[in-house]
Amino acid sequence: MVTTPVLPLEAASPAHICPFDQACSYLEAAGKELKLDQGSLEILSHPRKVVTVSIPVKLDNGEVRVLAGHRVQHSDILGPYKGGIRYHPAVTLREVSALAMLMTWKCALLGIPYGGAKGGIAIDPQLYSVGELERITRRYTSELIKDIGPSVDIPAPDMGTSAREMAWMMDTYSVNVGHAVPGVVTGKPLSVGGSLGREMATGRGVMIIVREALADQGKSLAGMRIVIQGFGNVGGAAAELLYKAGAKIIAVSTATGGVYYPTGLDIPALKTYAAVNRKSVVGFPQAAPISNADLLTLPCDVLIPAALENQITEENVNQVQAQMIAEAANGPITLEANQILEARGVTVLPDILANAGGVVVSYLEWVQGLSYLFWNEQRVNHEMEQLMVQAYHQVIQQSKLRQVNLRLAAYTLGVGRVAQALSDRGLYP
Ligand SMILES: NC(=O)C1=CN([C@@H]2O[C@H](COP(=O)(O)OP(=O)(O)OC[C@H]3O[C@@H](n4cnc5c(N)ncnc54)[C@H](O)[C@@H]3O)[C@@H](O)[C@H]2O)C=CC1
Ligand SMILES: O=C(O)CCC(=O)C(=O)O
Repeated sequence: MVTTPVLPLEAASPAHICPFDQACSYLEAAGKELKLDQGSLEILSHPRKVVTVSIPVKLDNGEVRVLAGHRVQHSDILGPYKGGIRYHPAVTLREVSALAMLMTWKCALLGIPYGGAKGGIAIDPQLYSVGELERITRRYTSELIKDIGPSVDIPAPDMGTSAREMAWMMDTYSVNVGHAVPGVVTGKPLSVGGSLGREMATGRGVMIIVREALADQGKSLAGMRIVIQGFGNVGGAAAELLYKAGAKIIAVSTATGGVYYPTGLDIPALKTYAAVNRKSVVGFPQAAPISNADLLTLPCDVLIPAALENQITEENVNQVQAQMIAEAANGPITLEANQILEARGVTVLPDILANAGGVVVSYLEWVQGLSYLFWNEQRVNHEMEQLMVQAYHQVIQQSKLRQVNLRLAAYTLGVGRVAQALSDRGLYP
């Protein structure tokens, strides 16, 4: 049993499923399976550093607001801290801490030399002007200046942020240190050292993992009925690539609601529609409207939650009809729901595997930048695919070897590698 982390974490409300407690439960289960010693488990259950900064921002109307910005650095046992920056109203320190821990296991599972971190600000970016977002991002970066860096902690996009915010972070960091430092962030625009293939990378990784899992069941993507919650960087790219591979994307949603078309949506047309409708798919011609709740329980072959945590819970899991779920989002299925799905024989492709394509191409971007040598898209995609397919087969093998579900298999691989490094480095006090 790990102790309660010594962190300034807000108390979780009883009605709220705490993502950090869930992350610790998965770690504990992996620790038990690996027979990890108490000391290692204790160290790995605590983030190494938690930073919260005040971000004063003058809004366009003259009002001054002070926002809280977090960066949680869970572990740098395997290398520099790595993980995205989230702008979303539901961001809390507990959530960021959980996501930072997931990054540690994800990087270890994929065999890339990084630790884990995550950052976030509790804002709805849709409610701020571009100028306000730029001021917020620049001040947040300035406040974190001593905590980030190309060999210390390398942020990247997550929900609510994109290449645009990464360019602002890179510029602010560079101005503060007095010279250009492209390697301080990944997911940058190509103009400042970004990598070809990064924008589509997380969605491409999801497509690859679903394709491999279907192939193991003697199926192919062609004709599969797929439902996707979230149509942003990850959900949008996954939809596009799965559509190109011949799958039928029968329903898609964003925060404002979804659309359903049982014979398969025209994804290129839907992307164009969302681009001119404030990123919403609501009102797309011909398709029927559907709520986010109903979308999750549609009959389909593959369900891809690509938005928020805790979407499939004890409340709705028994209505979920998909036989395969690929966690494109981080933590979309609760622990209890996961157990019920496992008992029902549903294939759950866990987040730290299914959505790792993004951080893999972030790593490839960082490597290209550090070596001042840039690759074509084909090479980036090929390198990423190799790492994803290798990790998939390792997880399947581990699952068979230990007779555990795919999540526990992925966790035992990730946690096991970090614990081994911890032991080899001799970090015990
Ligand atoms: N961007 C990346 O490279 C990576 C992202 N992820 C994870 O993927 C998930 C999505 O991230 P992105 O696509 O980058 O974010 P995004 O901000 O580009 O898109 C998020 C999408 O989810 C929708 N959404 C928000 N709240 C919703 C709700 N309550 N119900 C339904 N849809 C809702 C939004 O409308 C939008 O379509 C997150 O869990 C993130 O941590 C994981 C790995 C890498
Ligand atoms: O690309 C990265 O460095 C991190 C992506 C991320 O935040 C994630 O995988 O959840």
